Amino acid sequence: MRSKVTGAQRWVVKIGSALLTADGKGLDRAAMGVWVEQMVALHEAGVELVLVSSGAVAAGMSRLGWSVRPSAMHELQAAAAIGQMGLVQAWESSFAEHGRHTAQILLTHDDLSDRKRYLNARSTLRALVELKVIPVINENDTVVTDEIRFGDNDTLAALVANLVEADLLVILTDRDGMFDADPRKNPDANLIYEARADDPALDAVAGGTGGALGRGGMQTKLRAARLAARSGAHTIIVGGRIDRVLDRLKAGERIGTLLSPERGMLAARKQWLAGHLQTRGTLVLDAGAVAALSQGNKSLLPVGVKLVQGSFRRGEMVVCVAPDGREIARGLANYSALEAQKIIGQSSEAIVGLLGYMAEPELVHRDNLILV
Ligand SMILES: Nc1ncnc2c1ncn2[C@@H]1O[C@H](COP(=O)(O)OP(=O)(O)O)[C@@H](O)[C@H]1O
Ligand SMILES: N[C@@H](CCC(=O)OP(=O)(O)O)C(=O)O
Repeated sequence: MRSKVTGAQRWVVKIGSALLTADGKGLDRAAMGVWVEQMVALHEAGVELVLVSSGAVAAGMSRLGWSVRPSAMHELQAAAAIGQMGLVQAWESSFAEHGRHTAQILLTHDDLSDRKRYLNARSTLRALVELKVIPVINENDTVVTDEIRFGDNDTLAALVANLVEADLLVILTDRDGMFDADPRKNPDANLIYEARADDPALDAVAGGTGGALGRGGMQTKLRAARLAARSGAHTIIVGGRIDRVLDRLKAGERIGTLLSPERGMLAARKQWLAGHLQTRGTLVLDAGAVAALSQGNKSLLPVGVKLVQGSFRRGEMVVCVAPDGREIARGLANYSALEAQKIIGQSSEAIVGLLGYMAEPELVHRDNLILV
């Protein structure tokens, strides 16, 4: 019996391209109908639901008669725009058969890394959930560029789980769960039933990338579980084709891989910071600064920084590394890279003399810093 699953009140369910599109032959409406029936049953049992649905590119490819995923960005974006129509139509009509409405939400990484937009997205999602509508979320593929993309919907789903403070993230995929080796290459691989999301041994088993249609593979699912764990959510990676999969999870059956959060929950602001996946530069710290940051709850002062790499503006995310290159923390810089170069190694009192003004005495304030 998995009490953390049976007792979960708010679920984010993520369904990958590989599952939704019946191996490239268009949307698998029958399978979608079966998941919808189960999601409606969960809803009736009082579970709050948010759906993250991939499949726009794959559905668009099938509408266009393309059998090979294009590599050109504009073709992918065109396919996504075409496919997203079919995708939301299919979800809406399927939920409507049970008297439920859906709402489309398309997000980019930028939407969640900007604090204001993040808070807006959060209140809209909360309102939808309260209205008993099922939000159907996908990446806004038409407008994304490499810099502002999540890249895969596993990550998007995890950030949504943080956003709505879900108890459970269910990642439905084309395998029965996470195996101790890639089952495509190792037919004898065994399913991992339970693990801690932060277990470093999992990195080795989740090595491979996605299938022909999906993007992420197990690696992004593992990363998603770790991100979701930051807001205290459990993650289940499970086969979407398993008979009555969601009903059986709700009933506490031991199917799929359950990845549990281990550390305490991060405060909401720190979760938001942790969701910034794109960093713009690196600060190489001296040993004293490494020791200070590692104690926790300390700001990074310019005096403890030896080197500035990359080009970032004030307010952008930078990585803080030890002299040996080990990542210690990441946080939002109070100064641009050019300014930082002028003030590193100096005491904070010297900042006004060096720059002609002082924004903040810290290079990265502790409220904007998360330890890695
Ligand atoms: N350790 C592992 N356990 C299970 N699947 C794995 C593992 N390593 C790699 N994979 C591959 O990840 C694939 C699922 O990821 P992906 O194709 O991105 O699907 P989705 O569209 O559901 O996100 C599986 O088909 C599998 O071949
Ligand atoms: N936004 C893309 C999905 C990205 C992707 O491939 O995700 P996934 O299949 O979940 O690994 C789409 O709708 O096609």
